[in-house]
Amino acid sequence: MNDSTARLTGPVRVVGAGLLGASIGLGLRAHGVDVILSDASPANLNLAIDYGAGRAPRPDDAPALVVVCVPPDLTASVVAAELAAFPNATVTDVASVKVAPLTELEASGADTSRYVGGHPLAGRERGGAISARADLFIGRPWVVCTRPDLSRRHTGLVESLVLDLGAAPVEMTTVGHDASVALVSHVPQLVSTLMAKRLVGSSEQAIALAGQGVRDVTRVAASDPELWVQILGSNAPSVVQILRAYRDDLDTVIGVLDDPTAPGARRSLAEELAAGNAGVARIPGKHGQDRRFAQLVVLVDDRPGELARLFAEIGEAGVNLEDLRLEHSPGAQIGLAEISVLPEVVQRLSDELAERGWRIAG
Ligand SMILES: NC(=O)C1=CN([C@@H]2O[C@H](COP(=O)(O)OP(=O)(O)OC[C@H]3O[C@@H](n4cnc5c(N)ncnc54)[C@H](O)[C@@H]3O)[C@@H](O)[C@H]2O)C=CC1
Ligand SMILES: O=C(O)C(=O)Cc1ccc(O)cc1
Repeated sequence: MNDSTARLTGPVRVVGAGLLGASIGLGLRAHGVDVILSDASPANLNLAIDYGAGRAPRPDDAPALVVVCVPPDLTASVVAAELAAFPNATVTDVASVKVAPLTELEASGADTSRYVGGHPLAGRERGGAISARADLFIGRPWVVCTRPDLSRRHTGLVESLVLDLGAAPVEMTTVGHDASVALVSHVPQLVSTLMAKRLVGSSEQAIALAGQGVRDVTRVAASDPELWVQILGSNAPSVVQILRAYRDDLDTVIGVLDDPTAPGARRSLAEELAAGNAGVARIPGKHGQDRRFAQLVVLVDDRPGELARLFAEIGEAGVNLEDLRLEHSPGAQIGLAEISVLPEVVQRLSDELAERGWRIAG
C-alpha cells in the first residue's frame, strides 16, 4: 500500500537501476510505492533490488509511469522501447541533456505524445546503485520539459513523481534547459576539471596545504569521465559559447598579471573580482531562496560528541541552523564548523556560544 503522503498511485517502472534509478526507487519505496526495476545488466539489477530500491519485473506489470535512467546516448532508444512496450504509460527520463534525446526520438517515429523529458539537478560523483540515496533529490530543482503538444495529464504525473521525491518541479523547454545547464552544470564541470588537472604532478608540499577553497573548486572534478564525455558532446554549442566568454576573461586576467603595475591593471583586476562577487551573489540559497545567510565558524575539538553538543547548544539558543560545512585543519586535532544562520541572529548566536566556552574563528 502507498502511504497517505504519496501522490503517485500504482506501480512505477524504473529502467536503469544505477545511481539515479536506484535513488528514485529508494525514495518511492519509502512512501510504499510499488517500484519495478529493470536493467540491461542482471548484476546491477540484483544489486539495486538487494538495496531495497524495488522488485524484479513480472509479465503482467502495467505501470502508469516509466522513468528511464540510462546513460544519455541510450536514452532515446530506451524511451522508444518503453513507449512501445507500455502503450498506456507516461514515459519520462532523467538524462542530463534534453534536446538530443527528443530530436532522436522524433526522428525514430516514436509516439512522443506520452514522453515528458525530465532532469533532476542532483547527483553524485560516483554512479551505481551502491551510491544511491533515498534523499538525493530533496530540495533540489527537477526540470520537467514542456512542449505545446504535451497534455497536462502526462506532465502532471511526472510532477507528482518529482514532488513525492521531495524535489521542486521547474517547467522549461528542452532548448531552455540545455542552455541553462550549460551555464550552471556543464561549464562548471569543465572549470573544476581543468583546475584539478593543475594539481596532477604538483609537489606533496603544495597539496598538503589544500584548504576549503581548492576543495570547493575541484569537488565535481571527481565525476565519471564516461558520463561527462556524453553530456558535453551532446550540449557542445551551448557549452562552447560560455567557454569562449570564459576564455576572454581569462585572457584579460593573464594580460593584467603579465604587467600588474601597468596603469589601469589593478582596476581591471578589481573589476573582474567584483564581477565575480556579483555572480556568486545571484546563486540562490537553501530551498531556492534568494536570501543569503550569515556564516559563523566555530572551532570544534576532534572528540566524540563535540559536534552533537554544538548542535544542541545552537538549538538551546533558539536558532535554526540553515546550513553546515565541516573542515578539518591539516595536522590539528580540531575541526572548523561553518554554520549558516539568518543574518539577524548571527551576532546573538556568536555571543551565546562564546559565553558557553566555544571558540569562534570568524
Ligand atoms: N550521475 C549524476 O550525478 C546524474 C546523472 N543524471 C543522468 O542520469 C542518467 C543515469 O546516470 P547514473 O544513474 O549516474 O548512471 P549509472 O551508471 O549509475 O546507471 C546507469 C544504469 O543503466 C543501465 N543501463 C545501461 N544501458 C541500459 C539499457 N539499454 N537498458 C537498461 N538499462 C541500461 C546500466 O547497467 C546502469 O545500471 C544519465 O542519463 C545521466 O545523464 C542526471 C542527474 C545527475
Ligand atoms: O554534484 C553536483 O553538484 C552536481 O551538480 C551533480 C550533477 C551531475 C549531473 C547532472 O546532470 C546533474 C547534477
